[in-house]
Amino acid sequence: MRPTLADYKHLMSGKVRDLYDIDEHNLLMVASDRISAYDHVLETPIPDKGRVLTAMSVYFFSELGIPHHLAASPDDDRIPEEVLGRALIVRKLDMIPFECVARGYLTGSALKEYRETGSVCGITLPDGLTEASKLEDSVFTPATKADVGDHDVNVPFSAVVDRLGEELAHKVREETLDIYLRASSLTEARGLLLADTKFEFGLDAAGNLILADEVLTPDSSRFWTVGDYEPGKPQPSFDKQFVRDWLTSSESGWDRASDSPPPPLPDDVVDATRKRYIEAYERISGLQFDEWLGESA
Ligand SMILES: N#Cc1c(N)ncnc1-c1cnn(CCN2CCOCC2)c1
Repeated sequence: MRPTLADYKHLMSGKVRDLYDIDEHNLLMVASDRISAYDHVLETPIPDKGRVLTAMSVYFFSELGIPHHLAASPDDDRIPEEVLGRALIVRKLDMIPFECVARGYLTGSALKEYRETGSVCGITLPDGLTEASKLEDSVFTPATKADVGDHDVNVPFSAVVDRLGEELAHKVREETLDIYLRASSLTEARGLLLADTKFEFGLDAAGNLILADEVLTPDSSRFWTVGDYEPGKPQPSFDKQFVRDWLTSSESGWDRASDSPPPPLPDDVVDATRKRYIEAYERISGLQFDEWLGESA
C-alpha cells in the first residue's frame, strides 16, 4: 500500500514543482503539470507535463554517468500513487546556492547583459553578436537563485569563488560545462539544439559534488529545432511556442504588458503543447513515453 502525499510534510513549492520531506535522508521531488509563460504560472495545466519532464530527468541522470541525487527507483513504494511517474525520491544534500547555467548560444538575460556591457557574468564576448548567436565556446554564467516570481541575478565567477572557494567553484564550473557539452552533442544528433541549461548541485555528507534538481528538461533548458535555427532573431521555443503565440495573439485577448493574469488556454494549444513535450522526450531518449510510469492524463 503506497502512502499519500498527505503523509509527507510539504517543504516548498517552486513555480511548477514541489518538495516534500520523506525522512532524515530523503526528499520527494514532485513535478506538476503546471506551465509558466511570460513569468506567469498559467491556470491551465498541460496533462502529462510532469511525467514527461520527470522521465527526461531520469533518462539524463542515467545517461550522464555522474554522481546524482536520485536515491531510489522511480517506482519506489514510498512514492504516492497520485504522483507516480512525476515524482522522484532524492537524497538530501547541502545545496550550492547558485543556478549553474551553461550557455552555447546568446539569448535571454545573457543577451540583455551583453548588449549593455559587451560581457556576461564578467566574461567579455566578441563584438557583433546578436540574438541567438552561437558562442565560439560555451560559457558558465552562474546566477543567484531568486524567490519565486523574481528573476535570477547573473553573477561573475568571482562571486562563486568567494562563496565556495577556488577548488569547488572551479569544479562546479567544469562539471556544468562538461555536462552541457555532452548533452548538447546528444540532443543535436537528435535534431534539437540545447541553447542553454541550468543545473543545481549539492554536497553530500562526504563533501562530494552531486548533481541535483531536475536536469536537461524543457523547464530548465532552452531547446530549439536544428532545422529552424537562424541567428539574428528570437528562436521558437520547442515546447512553449504554441502557448506563447496564442497568448500574444488577438485571439487570447490578453495584454502581456498588463499585470492581468493570462487567460485559460484553449484545448488545441494544450494538446499541441502536450505532444511537443512527449516528442522532445521520445526524440532525445529514443524511448516511448507510453512505456513510462504512472497514469496518462
Ligand atoms: N533537488 C534538490 C535538493 C536536494 N537533493 N537536497 C536538498 N535540497 C534540495 C533542494 C531544495 N530546493 N531546491 C531547489 C529546487 N526545488 C526543486 C523542487 O521544487 C521546489 C524547488 C532543491
